[in-house]
Order: sequence, then structure tokens, then C-alpha cells
Amino acid sequence: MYHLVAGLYAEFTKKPTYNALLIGLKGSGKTWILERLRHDYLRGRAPSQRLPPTIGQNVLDVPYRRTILHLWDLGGSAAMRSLWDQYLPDAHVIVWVIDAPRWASDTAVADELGRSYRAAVFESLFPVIAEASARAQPVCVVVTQLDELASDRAAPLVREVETSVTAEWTRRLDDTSLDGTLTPIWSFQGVSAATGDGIEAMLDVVFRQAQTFATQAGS
Ligand SMILES: Nc1nc2c(ncn2[C@@H]2O[C@H](COP(=O)(O)OP(=O)(O)OP(=O)(O)O)[C@@H](O)[C@H]2O)c(=O)[nH]1
Ligand SMILES: [Mg+2]
Repeated sequence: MYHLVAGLYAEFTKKPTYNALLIGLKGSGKTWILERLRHDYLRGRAPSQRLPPTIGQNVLDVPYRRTILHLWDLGGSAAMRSLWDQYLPDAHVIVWVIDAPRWASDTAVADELGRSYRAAVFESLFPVIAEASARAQPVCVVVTQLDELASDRAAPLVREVETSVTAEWTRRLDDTSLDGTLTPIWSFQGVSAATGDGIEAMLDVVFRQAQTFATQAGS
């Protein structure tokens, strides 16, 4: 009897869980965002320079609005990207992380065949957006490390990323055989994992996107 009651109680009080997948180029700041959330919502340590590049995945469950946001943070190096495909289908929301200083300077990235940072972002982001759009999964593009810019440049840079990414997406749709009816459900957020600025607003947007997708998909 006890087990039955305990089982029913556990089932009754179980919180909905939404999966958020953090991806983006190596060194963009995914793990720092995860550690900032751990710090702000689970009283963990603030992110530090001692964090190594991610090999495989980091996981964090953030309690938020009577639900659990289950975050997967995957390594961004080219060798790690085959992992992304394995996680994509189970994500309720995809969080794509862009590093503001590198976007602003747009210098060549050695690990990305010497492409400029923006070109490397586009090359790796658009297949993910195409796949996500086909499944109606939402994408939150997060521009991070904004504390590295002068304060009056942060908001314009986030807008510039939005304009640039949406224009490039439209251009590629026109140029390729991608289905022209694919419409990304995306949002753009600016944060600093170092200071915590914008993190709460980002979490709220990510949560709402995940919840809407899960409700519509019945998952
Ligand atoms: N100033 C500042 N630096 C940051 C911030 N976020 C990340 N960094 C810097 O960027 C480096 C890389 O950040 P990570 O979070 O490890 O990058 P990642 O995207 O997880 O990289 P991989 O695991 O290799 O894919 C950190 O060691 C910090 O030096 C931020 O918000 N502000
Ligand atoms: Mg990492």
C-alpha cells in the first residue's frame, strides 16, 4: 500500500521537464552560461577560467516555474559536432551561442578552416536551423560575452546579429534547394555569463519557447 501511495504521490508531483540543447562554435561561451545558471539558480560557483573545453557533454537541471529545464551543453569543436545530431531530435528548444567579441572582430578561426568567425557561424548554424525548422523546434540565438564590449555597443550588436542571421537565412533559402516554406521560430538574446546580465531574461525566453513547443508537440 505504501509503495502504491508513494508511487501515486511521485507521479502526481512530477514536474514537467523541458530539454534545452546548447550548441555553438568552440569557445563561444556555452559552458560559462551553464555555470552561470548553476551559480544563479543552484548556488554553484561562478564560472572561472579553469573550465576546460568540453569533451562530450555537461548536464544541468534548472528548476524554473514549477518545471525542470534540462540543459545539455555539448562541446563545440568540429570533432564533437557529430554528437549534436544525436541530441537534436529530443530538444524542446535549441540554444545557439555566439561570442560577441569574435563576431564584432570577425577574425579568421583556425579550427574552422580559416573561415571568418561569422562565416563559420553561418556554416554550422544553418543546417541546425533547417533541421529544427522542419520539426518546428524553436531556436534561441544567444549573443554572449557582452561584458567585453563597451556598454553602448552591446544592444546594437545583438540587433546586428539578428539582422545578419535572418538576412543570411533568407538569402540561403533563395539560393538552395531548402524548402522555402521552412520558417524558423527564433529569438535573439544578449547576455554576459561573467556578470550575469541578461541571463534571467534569456532563461525565461528559453523556457517559454520550450514549453510552447512541448505543448504543441504533446511531448
Ligand atoms: N568576459 C567573458 N568571457 C567569457 C564569457 N563566457 C565565456 N568567456 C570566455 O570564453 C572562454 C570559453 O568559454 P566556454 O564556456 O568554455 O566555451 P564553450 O562554448 O563551452 O567551448 P567548448 O566547450 O570548447 O565548445 C572562457 O574560458 C572565458 O575566457 C563571458 O560572458 N564574459
Ligand atoms: Mg564547453
